[in-house]
Amino acid sequence: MAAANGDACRSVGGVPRPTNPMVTPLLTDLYQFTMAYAYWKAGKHLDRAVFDLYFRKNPFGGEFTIFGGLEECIRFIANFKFTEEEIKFLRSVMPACEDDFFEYLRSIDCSDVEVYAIPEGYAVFPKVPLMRIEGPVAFSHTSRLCCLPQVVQLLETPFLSLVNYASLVTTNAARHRLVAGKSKNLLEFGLRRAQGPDGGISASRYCYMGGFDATSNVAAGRLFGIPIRGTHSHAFVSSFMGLDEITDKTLTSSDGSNTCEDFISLVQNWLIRIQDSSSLHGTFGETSQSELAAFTSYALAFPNSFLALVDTYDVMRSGVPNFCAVALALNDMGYKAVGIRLDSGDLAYLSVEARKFFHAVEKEFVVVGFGKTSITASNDLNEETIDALNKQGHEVDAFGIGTYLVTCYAQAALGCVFKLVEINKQPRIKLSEDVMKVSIPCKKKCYRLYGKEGYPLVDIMTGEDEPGPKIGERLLCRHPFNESKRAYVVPQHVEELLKCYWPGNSSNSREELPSIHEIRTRCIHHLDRMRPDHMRRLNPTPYKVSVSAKLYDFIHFLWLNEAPVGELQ
Ligand SMILES: Nc1ncnc2c1ncn2[C@@H]1O[C@H](COP(=O)(O)OP(=O)(O)OP(=O)(O)O)[C@@H](O)[C@H]1O
Ligand SMILES: O=P(O)(O)OC[C@H]1O[C@H](OP(=O)(O)OP(=O)(O)O)[C@H](O)[C@@H]1O
Ligand SMILES: O=C(O)c1cccnc1
Ligand SMILES: [Mg+2]
Repeated sequence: MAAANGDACRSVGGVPRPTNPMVTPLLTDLYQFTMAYAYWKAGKHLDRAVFDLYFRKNPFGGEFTIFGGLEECIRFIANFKFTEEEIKFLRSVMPACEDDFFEYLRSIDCSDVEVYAIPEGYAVFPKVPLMRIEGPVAFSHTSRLCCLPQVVQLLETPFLSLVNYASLVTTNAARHRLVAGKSKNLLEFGLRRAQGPDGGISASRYCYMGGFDATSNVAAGRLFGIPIRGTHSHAFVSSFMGLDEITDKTLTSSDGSNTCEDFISLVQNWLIRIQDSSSLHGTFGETSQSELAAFTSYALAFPNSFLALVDTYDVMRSGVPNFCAVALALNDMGYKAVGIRLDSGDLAYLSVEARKFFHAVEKEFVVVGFGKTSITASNDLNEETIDALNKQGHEVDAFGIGTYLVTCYAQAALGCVFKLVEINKQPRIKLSEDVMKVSIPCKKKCYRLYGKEGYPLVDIMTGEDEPGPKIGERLLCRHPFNESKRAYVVPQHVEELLKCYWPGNSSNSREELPSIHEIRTRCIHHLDRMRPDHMRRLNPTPYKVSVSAKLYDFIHFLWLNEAPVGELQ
């Protein structure tokens, strides 16, 4: 992704700095540094630590998640280096720590770290690592200054912070896309309601990734190259008192061939014609002249993209007829009005009534295409309201969505975690009373297996050294924790999910970071490719996540090994 501030933010290796300058090695929890110090004091020169970043439950009561935030993680590690000011500050925070520890911190970067990840924009599922982060090989050069596994530990909080909201809001956007349908225009209007400026910028970026068409957020448009769109507000409409406030009434036709000296009169004439027309007669009386003035002046300013907010006074008795008068006057001058925005009331009913009005105007005045004038709806929209509108029948072409989308009102957070799965080549497991919270040990490989109909059937995790699944070869897929749940799968296509995004010192080649537009296309493609019952809103079928028979046996062997045996008295 090319950030608009371009070369200034490029670092060594060509990976730009994190988009948000607040994302530095200090953007973490204090305990990461205290643990780092304790590791360092203990002189734990361990070979290698492997962490998995994954979530346990899909958000919004759904059965899928879209992975977002990877590029920012890669930008973070590519530029991971403490500045002198940061070291100085850490010294003041941890005055009891030895000087050599800060020397060590000063020396570290992520050149020895390896990151494997599922590509951004993919549909992802619980327990399957979105990222596998492998710590540096130890026993390097000088004893205490060598790279220690705590470098990887230091990535926990920033990675989770970069992935959790990104994936949550991308998923939310994707869910809004699914319920709205492919043909609708989806506009993200959330900046004013988002969790602060950085929440707003991230929301605009990841909503676009999740399938929105545009944002009203100008800064996000500049930073990420997202299309920017907008209408106008009620304040603009109510700021006008009457038509006499408009001083420059001239409008030149779209082809430049003639100039209308009094566009206001043209609009007024059209309003009278609409009022008198046989099909529309009696549907409205006097319209608001201040609203008419607002619409007319907006049209004079933007004759090529005139869109009017029609609910300031009364949608059907004022807003829509006023809009049509201005749109027809524009039509005389060779311009095509874009449409209206509804921001209150019964959006299904009003959109249907407005559409009828547009069709009547098309028929009455023979203006081809007028019936198709675009209708945008906004006002506290979310998945449920859009679903309700669909069920009732509506004529909305575009949805402007803010609060519920960007704040992820239906679910506050995605619970991604960062868990140690192997250290010093020793697989580690985290046990819990709650089976959901038991981690899957070992450095793993992950595959998506596709069935005959082209749908993904199951994700399977295997040990790193196991041979991968093969096309046409029957394979036992086991639920990681439930003994009775297992199935044979004969994959028609096998996709290895974890790809190398940061090779560290290994000889693997690094995956390119695709543009935001490519990720968006990938996301839409993924939503299309999933079996519909996994994606439906009501009682979706869980997608199967499994482990190989060998990994299953190993998990349970380790579990028994690690869990203390109780004693009954
Ligand atoms: N046909 C419909 N079916 C279901 N929900 C709808 C329908 N039309 C509108 N809504 C939703 O109903 C809610 C209406 O909210 P509310 O009554 O607070 O707004 P309003 O009075 O129409 O407008 P304002 O924002 O000016 O107060 C919004 O969340 C809106 O998205
Ligand atoms: O409703 P949302 O999904 O958050 O979409 C954004 C809202 O922001 C604007 O309203 P405004 O800030 O003028 O406030 P109001 O409509 O709530 O009064 C706009 O008219 C939408 O109603
Ligand atoms: O352009 C709009 O219509 C808009 C932008 C932000 C919030 N509400 C509406
Ligand atoms: Mg509103």
